[in-house]
Amino acid sequence: QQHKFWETQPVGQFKDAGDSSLSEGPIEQPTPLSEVKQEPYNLPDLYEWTICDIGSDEVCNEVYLLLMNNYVEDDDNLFRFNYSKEFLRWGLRPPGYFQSWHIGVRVKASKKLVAFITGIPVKMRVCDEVVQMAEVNFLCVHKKLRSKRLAPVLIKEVTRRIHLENIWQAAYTAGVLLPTPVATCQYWHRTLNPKKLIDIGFSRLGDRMTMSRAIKLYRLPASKATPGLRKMELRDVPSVTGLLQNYLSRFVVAPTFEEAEVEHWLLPQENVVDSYVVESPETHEITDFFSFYTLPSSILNNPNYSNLKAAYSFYNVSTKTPLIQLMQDALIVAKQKEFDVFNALDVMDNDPLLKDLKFGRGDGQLYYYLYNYRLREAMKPSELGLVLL
Ligand SMILES: COc1cccc(CC(=N)NC(=O)c2cccnc2OC2CCNCC2)c1
Repeated sequence: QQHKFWETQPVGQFKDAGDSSLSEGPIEQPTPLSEVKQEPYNLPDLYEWTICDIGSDEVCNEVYLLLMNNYVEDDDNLFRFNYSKEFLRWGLRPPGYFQSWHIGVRVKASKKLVAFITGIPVKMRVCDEVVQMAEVNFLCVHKKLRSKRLAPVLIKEVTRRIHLENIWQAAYTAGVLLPTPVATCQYWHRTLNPKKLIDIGFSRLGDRMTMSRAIKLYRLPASKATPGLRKMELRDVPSVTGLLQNYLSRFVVAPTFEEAEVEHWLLPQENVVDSYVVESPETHEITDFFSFYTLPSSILNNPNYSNLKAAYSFYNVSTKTPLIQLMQDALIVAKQKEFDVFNALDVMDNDPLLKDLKFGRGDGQLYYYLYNYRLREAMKPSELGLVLL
């Protein structure tokens, strides 16, 4: 009963674990577009499908409020992701996006938005082949409609609309174990504002740690260490694209970024994404960059604070500056911008840095999944070159 739905889907099944006779690659072959179900899946009577135009301030606000009140919480239900409207417009409208993949469910009578799921297109390299995929995200059902089995219908409907665009694979993440992870990643947090994190219960003071000791422990230099470090600009897109393509080619699974995607995903946008490049003072070439996105969380039931300002490590490439120095500068920038915490997954080359930069292990895992694509064995996080929003 536990994975009733996922046992019906073309994903690695737990019962297949270790069966090396199964080939790597697509699990099901594409079906002719004429055979893809042409009409939407049935919803329970009171509800109707809607396409969410994230470009409309009114609709974007409805999506914002649905997620703010009903999206993912941490395991202790202390925090809930609070994606901003400008973040949603950024995250859901990359080059080549399909508005029909921004799917909502409304109550027919009241038109209230009560569920949501999205897809965006991505060219993913898996092993040595580039596969056109979708990244599925923001699956959200209103708290009052849980256990009505709406999530499987939302997943089938976004899958159907992705199939209609002749795309047969997808990538997604979850904090819960489903059949079957292609990577199991650990998340880590670097305290920037110890007093607030302790007050809100995000962090705990260690046994022999006083508040003043904690403040001292997490203190960062006032200024950045790397000469030539500056905000990324449009003129840097070609160099950053070259650095990123080279770097990501090292991983088993990673997105391919053309210049148009680098421009969309990495050009700084206030309160959405920050990117810094290192321009060599001598040669003026771009040798390194780091980036992080802004994803606040609502603090549930705290008398003094309502919002946790969190930065999430995105893509970082170092070719001249030591990665640890580059990431320390990222922490300094985040602190200067008054972030409370800097989060990172142990993907790519992050793991060796985390302890030295005083990250603490988070209390959960983030599982990565592929839809309709089997990997013979799961990746180590260090083999994964993909960060989802
Ligand atoms: C601090 O506020 C939270 C509010 C809701 C959930 C969590 C715990 C959690 N589930 N964290 C992550 O999934 C996470 C931790 C580190 C880096 N990226 C992450 O998730 C990203 C990527 C997947 N989609 C959500 C954002 C924390």
